[in-house]
Amino acid sequence: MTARVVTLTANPSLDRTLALPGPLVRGGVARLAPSSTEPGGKGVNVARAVAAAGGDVVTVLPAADDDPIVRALRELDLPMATVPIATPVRTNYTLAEPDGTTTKLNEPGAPLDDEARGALTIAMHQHAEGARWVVLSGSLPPGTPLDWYADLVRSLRDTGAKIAVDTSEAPLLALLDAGPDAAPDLLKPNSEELAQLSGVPEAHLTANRATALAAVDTLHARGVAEVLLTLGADGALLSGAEGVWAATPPRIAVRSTVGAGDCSLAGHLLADLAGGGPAERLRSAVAYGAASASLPGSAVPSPEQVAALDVEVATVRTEGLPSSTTAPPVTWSTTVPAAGRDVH
Ligand SMILES: O=P(O)(O)OC[C@@]1(O)O[C@H](CO)[C@@H](O)[C@@H]1O
Repeated sequence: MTARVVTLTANPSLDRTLALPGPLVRGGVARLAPSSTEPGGKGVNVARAVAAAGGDVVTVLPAADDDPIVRALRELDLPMATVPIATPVRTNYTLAEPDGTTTKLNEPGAPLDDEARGALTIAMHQHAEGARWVVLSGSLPPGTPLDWYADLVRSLRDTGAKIAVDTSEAPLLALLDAGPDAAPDLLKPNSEELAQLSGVPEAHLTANRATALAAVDTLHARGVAEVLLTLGADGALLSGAEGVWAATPPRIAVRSTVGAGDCSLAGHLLADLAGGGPAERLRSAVAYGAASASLPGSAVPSPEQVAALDVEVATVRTEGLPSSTTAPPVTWSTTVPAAGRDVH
């Protein structure tokens, strides 16, 4: 087995960041500073962060050879495997306000037909053979069956690679409903996604750690081995067979939270590739996420920018996972939620 990471971005994007001169005024006219465009989509961002740290990575995506995203990825020298499609890759917009508030406007994306989906599945199998990690990230494009991620998790098991998933809404619910044989080794929800999965309001999850951990335990009960719950300005939790750890992020000036969750996932994988235990994986995840949030647009941090940040990690518990019958009930909190969360 090599230390390779293979990412799939079924719905890639060109991320266009529009830097607003002040707070967004609905119905007004904003005079923008010059805008920037970067190749994006969650799996592409994970791959860019792994590559920036010198990791062995391949990113798999649907895009025509002359699509601007392919040209941009070539310029970055990012190893990639593309499946040609007729429709151009979507453009997603970020409205970036000077105080770091980001508003995302995501297009639906280029439809993926059965043939393209089949070709992506084959490409994933080819590259995942012998790899350490496979990452399935982001939304599914129009025309994709919602249970495709579940199918991929089941079939990619044969490659021997560990499987991480970061998605939201219907594809996330379909994955967790597909049964324990489709459960990934690592799931990276944020508080909004954990709320979608657990039915517990997001404000309760961010306000009370016991509530968040009870909701995380319901994911373990459905077969997910390790959960990296990112909570934006409130840090992150890592929960798995060895126990639960909580991290407090460093103080940073937030410039853009776009891609911070992807960089957190990359930080976890990089620490795992280096042989790090759970506390170190969480520390690296939070440092990568914070470093990314301190950069504009969906820029990924260098290892030096990450190393400059201090992250506190505390052990919450060291016993193993609860079984489906012993998962604790969700407890409700009336505490006011803490501000800040990571945005996709
Ligand atoms: O529409 P999706 O697939 O859910 O998310 C896509 C996206 O918002 O995610 C990345 C940030 O995490 C961006 O590069 C990209 O624009």
